Amino acid sequence: MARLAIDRDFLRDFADLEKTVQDRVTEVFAKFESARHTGIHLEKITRARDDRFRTIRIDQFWRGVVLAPESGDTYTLLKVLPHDDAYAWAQRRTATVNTATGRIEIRDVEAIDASLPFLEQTAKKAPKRLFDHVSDADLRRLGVDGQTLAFARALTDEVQLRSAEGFLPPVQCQVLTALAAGYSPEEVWAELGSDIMGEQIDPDDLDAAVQRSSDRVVLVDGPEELMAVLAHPFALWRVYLHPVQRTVAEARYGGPARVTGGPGTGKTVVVLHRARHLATHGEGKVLVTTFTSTLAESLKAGLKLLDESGKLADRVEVAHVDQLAHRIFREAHGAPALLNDARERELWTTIAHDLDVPFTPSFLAEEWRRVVLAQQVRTAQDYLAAKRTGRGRALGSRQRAQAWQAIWEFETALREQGLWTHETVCVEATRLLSERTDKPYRHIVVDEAQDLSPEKWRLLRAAAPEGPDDLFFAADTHQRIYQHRVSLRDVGVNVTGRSTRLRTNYRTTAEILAWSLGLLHGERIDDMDGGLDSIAGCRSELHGPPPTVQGFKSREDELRNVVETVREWLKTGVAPEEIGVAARSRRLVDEVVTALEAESVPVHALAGGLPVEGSVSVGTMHRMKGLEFRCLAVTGVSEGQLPSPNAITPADEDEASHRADLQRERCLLFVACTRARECLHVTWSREPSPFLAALS
Ligand SMILES: Nc1ncnc2c1ncn2[C@@H]1O[C@H](COP(=O)(O)OP(=O)(O)OP(=O)(O)O)[C@@H](O)[C@H]1O
Repeated sequence: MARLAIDRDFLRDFADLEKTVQDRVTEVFAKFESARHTGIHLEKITRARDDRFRTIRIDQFWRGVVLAPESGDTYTLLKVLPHDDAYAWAQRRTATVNTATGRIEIRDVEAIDASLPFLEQTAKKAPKRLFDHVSDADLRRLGVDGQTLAFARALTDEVQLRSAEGFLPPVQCQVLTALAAGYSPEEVWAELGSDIMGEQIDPDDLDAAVQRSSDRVVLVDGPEELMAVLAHPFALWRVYLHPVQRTVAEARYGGPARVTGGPGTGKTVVVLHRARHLATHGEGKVLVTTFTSTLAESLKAGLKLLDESGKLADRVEVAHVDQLAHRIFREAHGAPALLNDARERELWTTIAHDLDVPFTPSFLAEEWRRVVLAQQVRTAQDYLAAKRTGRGRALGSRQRAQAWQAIWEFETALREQGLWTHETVCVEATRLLSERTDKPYRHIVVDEAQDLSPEKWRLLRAAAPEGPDDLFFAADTHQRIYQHRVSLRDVGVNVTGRSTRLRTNYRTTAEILAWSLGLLHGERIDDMDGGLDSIAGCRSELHGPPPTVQGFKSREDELRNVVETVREWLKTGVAPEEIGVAARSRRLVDEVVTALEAESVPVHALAGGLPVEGSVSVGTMHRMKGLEFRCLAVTGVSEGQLPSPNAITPADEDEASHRADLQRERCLLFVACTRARECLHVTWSREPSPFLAALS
């Protein structure tokens, strides 16, 4: 019996096809098995470079391109396009087997052949070539075949390689990108994560390659499974993980482990699979956690999708870290009386005034959080000896004594008045947990861990006993938008030898990714482990239009443009819930909501929850974390709005904090822009934000 396989890229295209065409595709392929049995018609393609490519009729105008094997009985649906485009697409391409991974790859041979002479011409004049430092043997071992090797040898810079992403075989291109970014052949090999290492690969056995290609091809068993796959084309990650993702999610670790990677590389997907894996193969209760309620909501929704048996809920608890801290606190002391931000500021102001110390209230508040709480400083002696890493203003011993006096007064006032902050609730919950021998969880899985403060790390550390598979977390320090740097060593988390990086972005087009990476160009971003992190090598195989950036004379003109853009997207068939608008402040969010409502666009202001069906989502950049939209407008990227003046410590108060705050605001824009899947539109009025000015 013939079996149908569907190429993962086709599933993305499928979501964009008109509904009538989608229905015809489903109809044709639902009958594929039986029709093939009785002789379905697969048309040969004249002048094909690879005669295993065939077409199948969808309707009068549309054709499917199918890869038909010479042996075996699995047919892979690669594309559905209008008649002439389908033929042209197929004529340019060939299918081959990657000799390192044993998996199938499709390449645009015509584009490779066409660009090679020009590259060779340019290379003749260049002093050196991009891969002079890598031997042919290493390239071949990593699955780079003859044609790609010849191409790679003609390259002189990374820009040329990036322009070839659309037509080189994706895995080979990924290998070359990593090598060009400075990774050694061994590191690249480890990252290929090939689970078929050592097996002899027959490069002519396409059928075997299709069977092995679970990262790229969905094998469908019958019409019902086909319907299920086509009904949720974007939820494929539930079943099909990249081999590296699967290895990370299912490994057994001797202690804390970490997965890193740029935006959209599937870290959250790995977190969800890890939680399910631990719930089914682990040894006790699993906590899945993160730092905000919105993120916890989206983790809950994701876990629900993975919970086919309906049993995960018994073993897995999802709660954000503050929620956990407050629960542990309440169990022992009842609800805390919380000191709100305004009252806290008042208290610091009074203390600074009464003691007449040479510090601003905000400097003292930061000193308390970033030195005293972060390092668990309890006495004047401890404070005098404390490292003040990340604090820019040096303090002599007299000034330290003055600062300590103010901090002591503050802590005493809290104690005497029975008041708590979220941080002190967390510290107390940690103390309570440390005393317990019966820890509430056996495994803890954390998403967006780059934003956890030291006291939150200590809370989590105290909530599960130390041991194998105790702590697993996903982090990308380029997306840190709340906290300052944290050193894992300082909070007792050692991930040496248990850290994996993901490189393939599954969300954002290469065009949007490259533009967004430009926003961070030149920033020195830490790796939480005493070094610097890099997302060089993070890549996307998806392509689309480049982001548009537009400036306006006035905020009114800018708002009008945002409304027009959203309406345009809606007109082209994008569903309202697939559209997002992000802005830096709540005031700007309110303005966008009002402007869209005035034009009768259904709109939902994000406030701690998830997008709702039938409405365009509008939210602050912070609220965008954990979400993604097919089309996204980022508005108000203007001078005076971004960086937000309120979020920046004045340089004369503390130079290091000033720089760190600026970096965090830049990362915030980066996070917002990388929520876009296909279209990104960025706007400003009067003067652009300096973050945009730096791009041009
Ligand atoms: N193996 C996969 N196959 C197909 N799609 C995937 C795969 N892994 C992840 N995705 C999709 O890629 C998108 C991004 O995944 P995810 O949110 O897990 O990335 P992330 O690294 O956590 O992103 P960010 O750090 O930007 O929040 C999601 O739409 C997810 O469904």
